[in-house]
Amino acid sequence: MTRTAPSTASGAQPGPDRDHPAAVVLDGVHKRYGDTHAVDGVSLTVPCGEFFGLVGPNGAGKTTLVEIMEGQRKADSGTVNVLGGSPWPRNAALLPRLGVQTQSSAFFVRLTAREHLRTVAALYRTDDAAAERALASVGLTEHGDTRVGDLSGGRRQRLAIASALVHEPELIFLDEPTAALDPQARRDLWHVLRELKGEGRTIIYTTHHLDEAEALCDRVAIIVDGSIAALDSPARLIAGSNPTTRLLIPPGRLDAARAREIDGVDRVTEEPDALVLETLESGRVLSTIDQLIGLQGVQTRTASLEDVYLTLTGANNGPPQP
Ligand SMILES: Nc1ncnc2c1ncn2[C@@H]1O[C@H](COP(=O)(O)OP(=O)(O)OP(=O)(O)O)[C@@H](O)[C@H]1O
Repeated sequence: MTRTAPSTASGAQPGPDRDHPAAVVLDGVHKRYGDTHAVDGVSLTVPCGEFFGLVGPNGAGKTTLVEIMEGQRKADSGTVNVLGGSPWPRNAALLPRLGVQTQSSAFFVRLTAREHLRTVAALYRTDDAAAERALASVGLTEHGDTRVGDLSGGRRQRLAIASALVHEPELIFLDEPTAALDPQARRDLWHVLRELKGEGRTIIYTTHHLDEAEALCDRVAIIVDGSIAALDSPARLIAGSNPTTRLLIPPGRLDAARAREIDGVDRVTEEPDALVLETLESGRVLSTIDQLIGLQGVQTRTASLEDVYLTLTGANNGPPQP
C-alpha cells in the first residue's frame, strides 16, 4: 500500500495569529547524526493550549524533534521558535516557561513525594505552596508523605509530571508518561492529563499508545523516517484514511476460501480468535454472511487511529494473499 497521507500530510500549518498565538513553530527543521537523517524537514505549528501528540515507530525522530524544541539539541537547519523565542543556544529566559517529563525522570528517592516536590520547587525558586499545588494537580496529596521509593509505578509517573509542573510552565513536554503502567493506572493518568489540558496549558505528548493519542490529543503528528507523514485531529485522520471495515467471524463458522469468494471482500486473514474479512462494502458483505451463517457473534470494527498509523508506517500491509 502506498503511503497516502491523509489531509494535511505535509504538516504545513498556518502561522500564528493574534487570537491564537503559537507555542511552537518549526519550519524546515533538519537534524542528522552522521548518515542518519533523524529529522528530515519538519514544519509544524502548535497553538497555545493545544494537546499535541507525536507518534511514530522507534527511531522515527520524535525524541530528537522534542529535544530540539526543548533546546537540548541544535537543529542543523530550519527555524525553531518556542514561546516566541529561539531555544538554541540555551535560552535561560525560556527554561522556567518549559516543563519537561522524561521516561528517566530523576527522583530524590529517599525523600517523600512532598519533600521531593518542595526540593524541585526550591530549585525553580518557587515556594512550598507551588509544590502542594503540583501534588494536588496530579492527585497525589494523600500520598505526599510516602517515600518516593515506595510509590507504585503509576504514582511515580504522576510525581514525574508534578515535577515538570511545579513552576507552572506554559509548555509541557511529556515523554511516554504512561509507559509500563497497568491499564487502570493508565486510565487514571489520562484523567490527570485531561485536567492539565483543562487548565489551558500547551502539551507536547510523545506516546506509542495510539488509543491514548486518539483519546487525549487535539492533533497528532505521525512521524515516519524523520518526516511528518500525517498531521491532523484524530477524527480527521481517521475520516481521511482508508475506510476499510473489518468483520470478525468466530473461528470455525466460515471457511477462509469461501470467505474470499464473497463479493466485496478485499482481504481475508485467519487470526487465532477470528476470521477477519476486510471490506469497503460492509453492508453488502454482512448481508451475504447473514445468508451463509447468520450474524450471531460477528463483530464489526471500523478504522481507528491505530489503523491510520499502521497504514502510514507500512505495518498494515500484511503478508500477500494466497
Ligand atoms: N545521539 C545520537 N547519535 C547518533 N544517532 C542518534 C542519536 N540519537 C538518535 N539517533 C538516531 O536518530 C534516529 C532517530 O532517533 P530518535 O531517538 O529521535 O527516534 P524516536 O522516534 O524518538 O525513537 P523511540 O520511539 O525509539 O524513542 C534513530 O535512527 C537513532 O538511532
